Amino acid sequence: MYRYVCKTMLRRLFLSKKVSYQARLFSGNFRYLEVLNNENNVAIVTMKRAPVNTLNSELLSEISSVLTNLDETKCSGMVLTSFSDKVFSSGLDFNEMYESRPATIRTLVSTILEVIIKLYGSPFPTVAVITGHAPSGGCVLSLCCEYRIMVQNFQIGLNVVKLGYSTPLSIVQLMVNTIGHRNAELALTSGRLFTTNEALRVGLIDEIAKDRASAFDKANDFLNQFKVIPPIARHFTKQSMRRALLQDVSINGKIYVEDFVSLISRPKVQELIAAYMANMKNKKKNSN
Ligand SMILES: CC/C=C\CC/C=C/CC(=O)SCCNC(=O)CCNC(=O)[C@H](O)C(C)(C)COP(=O)(O)OP(=O)(O)OC[C@H]1O[C@@H](n2cnc3c(N)ncnc32)[C@H](O)[C@@H]1OP(=O)(O)O
Repeated sequence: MYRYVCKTMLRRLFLSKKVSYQARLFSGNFRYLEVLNNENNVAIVTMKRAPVNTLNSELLSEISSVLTNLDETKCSGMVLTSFSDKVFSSGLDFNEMYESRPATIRTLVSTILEVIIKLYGSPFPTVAVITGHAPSGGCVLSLCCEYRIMVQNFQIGLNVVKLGYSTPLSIVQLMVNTIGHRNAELALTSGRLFTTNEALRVGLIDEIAKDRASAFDKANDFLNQFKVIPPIARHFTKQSMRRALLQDVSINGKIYVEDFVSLISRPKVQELIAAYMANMKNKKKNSN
């Protein structure tokens, strides 16, 4: 029954006339992810950690496993998206950063770094279909993809500075590679969240879609262009473009993780995280 509902929903939601569709459930069993392949061997990876796809270690390690599997099975493309029509991902889970043991924070941060390396360096083409807000870690996931399509009227960006910690170097570099040095500096030092329109203007996203279905049409168009490109040539070109960041993270990753763990553990940062979480709860209470 569950399979049937998934297939039917996907057929309705994702598929346009341009892609004939034959869903098959991915071999892995995941708690927070749904992975479906279409007949073009494109994997549609949907994050489904309700309510807002907060990135905890478990969701991140599921994404990491899927990426390994897609690499091994030579998929021809991947679309990363959210089950929600309001939030793509709300970023790293505060519950694993607030009053947590260093080991817990370390696991969280090293798992996101592992995902960054695999997603940013993946041999297959990747698209983020951003169906809602994408702050912080949510923005990072989309930045690791090659192409970003975002639905109207949401916000995206890296607001970590507002939480009292600096943006890790590898993440700064991701942003610089996408929107250029000047725009990245302005955005990161102010923790700016961009509306969908602003994000397009600055180059943080590549296209705007009016809804999920049209975002998927655009994703298919992006992926289809690679049908005539030899995959190996495409892969090596992508690697050349991305080598510097990937090398940096594989050499200095452990240092970045430890720096981030010690930043997060600072009493001042812990206070700010507590205040931020309380503020989210208050906003919710006042809006009800
Ligand atoms: C070396 C490399 C390392 C790291 C690189 C990347 C670093 C990333 C740092 C981060 O990602 S820190 C997380 C930053 N995230 C945010 O600032 C976003 C916070 N959330 C929001 O602004 C909103 O939730 C939203 C705009 C995404 C969605 O708003 P709305 O639809 O109104 O939902 P609620 O705010 O009511 O949230 C529902 C529920 O979820 C809880 N929640 C939301 N975000 C988080 C989170 N990041 N961690 C834990 N919990 C979160 C929120 O408190 C609500 O909980 P209830 O119990 O009240 O239902």
